[in-house]
Amino acid sequence: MPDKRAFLIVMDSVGIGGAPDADRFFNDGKPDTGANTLGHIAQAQPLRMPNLARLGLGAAIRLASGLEAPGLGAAPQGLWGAATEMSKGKDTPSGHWEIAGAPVPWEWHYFPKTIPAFPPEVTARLCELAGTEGILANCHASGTQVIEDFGEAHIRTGWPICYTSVDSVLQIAAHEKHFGLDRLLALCQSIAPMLHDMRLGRVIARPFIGERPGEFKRTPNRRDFAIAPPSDTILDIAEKSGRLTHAIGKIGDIFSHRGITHLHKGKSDADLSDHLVRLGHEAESGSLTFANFVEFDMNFGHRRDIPGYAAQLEWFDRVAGRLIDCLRPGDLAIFTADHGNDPSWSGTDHTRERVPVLGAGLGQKAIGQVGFSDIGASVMAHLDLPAPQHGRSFL
Ligand SMILES: O=P(O)(O)O[C@H]1O[C@H](CO)[C@@H](O)[C@H]1O
Ligand SMILES: [Mn+2]
Ligand SMILES: [Mn+2]
Repeated sequence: MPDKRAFLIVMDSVGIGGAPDADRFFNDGKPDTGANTLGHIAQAQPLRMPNLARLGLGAAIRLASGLEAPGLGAAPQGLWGAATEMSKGKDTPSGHWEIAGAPVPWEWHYFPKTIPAFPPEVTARLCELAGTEGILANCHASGTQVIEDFGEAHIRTGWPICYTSVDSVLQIAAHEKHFGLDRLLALCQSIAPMLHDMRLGRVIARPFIGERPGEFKRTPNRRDFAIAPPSDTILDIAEKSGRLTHAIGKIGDIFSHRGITHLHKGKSDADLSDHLVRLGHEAESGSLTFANFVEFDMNFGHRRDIPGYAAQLEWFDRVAGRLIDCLRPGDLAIFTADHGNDPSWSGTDHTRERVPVLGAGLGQKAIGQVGFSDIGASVMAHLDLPAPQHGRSFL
């Protein structure tokens, strides 16, 4: 068993612009050409991110998109580059799977931006499983707005609030007490196979609390029921080779709980950061730790909140510093992202972007432009494990 360990950390939605196919992805009918999550936040307010800047964050942004990011321009001392996605989707599963060596070979199913958004057979099955006469919303919506608009009707009728977005998702919002959390999770789990058969990426449970508009609030008990990855990922390969794998946060849900020895969950990214730093101290030789930090995306990107996103980035940079401090000789930590979610952009959806690839532990190295799958291939090479079907190591 090699001594070295690997940590792969996905900063959900922290894109750096420059995707060559951004013109084929849209927000509110406008192409994503020019979207740049980190670049535009840094231009709105200079960011203090000394740890990731030292690895090469500013240089990675410049490489990906040509944009100068105030405050992030330190001379790179780590491994640095930018990665481009090939999967035809700008959502979480596509991004994570491709990073893990399994790009998406199929076209995702999307629901149209019509009312109703869902076909009658899906609505009928939802009603049958929920035991209700109907569903609420049945449209494209932002999750915080949809509970404001339909929360009262939901409490009155007991009908689940069902909505979608430009992503391949069906989301169900329901009240934790009036509808019941377990009942919501069971509903999502039961409807998921029908939707996965249609190549829909995820069914997402969105529990909330509160008694009236202005008070409704989503809780941390969100659960994603995702379609299984199309081929073996780095988690599958590591586990089949007898290695221990640690999944932090949403990684379990995203990979359909495949290839995961230990799952570490929390109510917030602050909880997840404690898991990450603890594993920095404790993770076993030869193990793989794979983490997702979702709050950038969920709380600030979709909400188009630039100051909130900036504060989250600065907080996360301190977490990165704490992890880097506990790396042992030979360890590798890679910080990357799964897609963009530019808070300065139109709409409320993800943006098609390149992502940063920043590595700590192996000294200074410019890797240039790589593919998402090259990240997984490199992690496997570092751990002396077989390469996934896709990707080439940049180590
Ligand atoms: O507006 P909320 O409910 O946060 O939804 C967002 O969350 C989904 C999953 O990331 C995306 O598809 C987007 O629609
Ligand atoms: Mn994501
Ligand atoms: Mn999202």
